[in-house]
Amino acid sequence: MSEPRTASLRPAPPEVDRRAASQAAVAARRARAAVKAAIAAHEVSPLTVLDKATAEPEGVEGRLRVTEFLLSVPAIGTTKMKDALERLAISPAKRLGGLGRHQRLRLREFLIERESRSGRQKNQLVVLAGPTAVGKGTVSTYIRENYPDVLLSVSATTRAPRPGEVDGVNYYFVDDAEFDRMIADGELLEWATVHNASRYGTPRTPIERALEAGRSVLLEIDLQGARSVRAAMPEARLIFLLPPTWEELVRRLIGRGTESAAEQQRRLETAKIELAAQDEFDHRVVNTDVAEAAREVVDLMKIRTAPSRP
Ligand SMILES: Nc1ncnc2c1ncn2[C@@H]1O[C@H](COP(=O)(O)OP(=O)(O)OP(=O)(O)O)[C@@H](O)[C@H]1O
Ligand SMILES: Nc1nc2c(ncn2[C@@H]2O[C@H](COP(=O)(O)O)[C@@H](O)[C@H]2O)c(=O)[nH]1
Repeated sequence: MSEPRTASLRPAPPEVDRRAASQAAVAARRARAAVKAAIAAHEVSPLTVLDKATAEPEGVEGRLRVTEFLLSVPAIGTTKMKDALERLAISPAKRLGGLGRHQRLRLREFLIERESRSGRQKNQLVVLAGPTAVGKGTVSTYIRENYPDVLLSVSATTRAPRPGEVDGVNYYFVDDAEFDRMIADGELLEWATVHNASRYGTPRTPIERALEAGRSVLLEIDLQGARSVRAAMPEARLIFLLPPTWEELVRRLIGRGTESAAEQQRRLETAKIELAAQDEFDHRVVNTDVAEAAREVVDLMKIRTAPSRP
């Protein structure tokens, strides 16, 4: 008599488990080798890899040993790698995903310093996006006040000013007719209706002038705007600002107290969509501390290597 067909309910025999585990190990090794080859070929910035490792410690990038990671960076050989790890106080046994916060920041600084030393710095157009209330405005204001070399673009918007906001500093507050005119006259590099409410747009001329004059420019805009800038200027660098946790994001939005409960709800719905799109960005920065996040953003503006495109 034949066996009843319940084989799939039984535990797999050990040799099947072993085979599956060995196939998974081979696939993981190949994926890590591909990442290292991409770094070595300048196809991906080591910083992008470090960012991904931070976001997903158990992902391909997170599983890279810090030694193999550094050795894949062009012009770093065994001696430089060992010196660097000693200077950064990082054990060679560590994987990228297992670095402590301070170790990660030291490694980041090290990579940025190398990149900015490695050649001519290019004027950068950098987009800072992220969910509502993550602190984009706060971090951008900190950059404007502490890094005068960076031009912070001032957007036009049809929304009403909040208490304390100044026309021409925080936004150009315009009515619908004026916004329509700006679109019609091609004055905006990009524009979007945000949170299904008001329209926001980036004036084109100040950006073009600043880039021509050798300054870096920072745009603090929403996800739709970031996508439009990427389509119009593929060389732009896209940074996604993340909250330490979802709960903290909600706390910041409610704590800011500038929106009604209905508007807060609407913004949180958009925030979920925006968070799901973070992989489209070249870099991710977590805004735990404003000064630290601002420094990370400004540091990223100095990097020359073309970011990898997902
Ligand atoms: N690192 C931080 N720690 C604690 N609070 C912060 C931090 N960064 C920003 N905040 C606070 O979070 C609130 C939201 O910040 P902000 O208005 O800058 O966010 P935003 O991303 O520009 O929001 P939106 O997209 O809705 O305009 C503010 O009250 C701000 O003071
Ligand atoms: N696409 C664009 N989005 C912009 C621009 N300026 C700001 N923004 C984004 O709008 C929301 C809401 O801002 P708030 O000041 O009303 O809270 C936020 O995500 C901004 O980043 C722009 O020029 N283009």
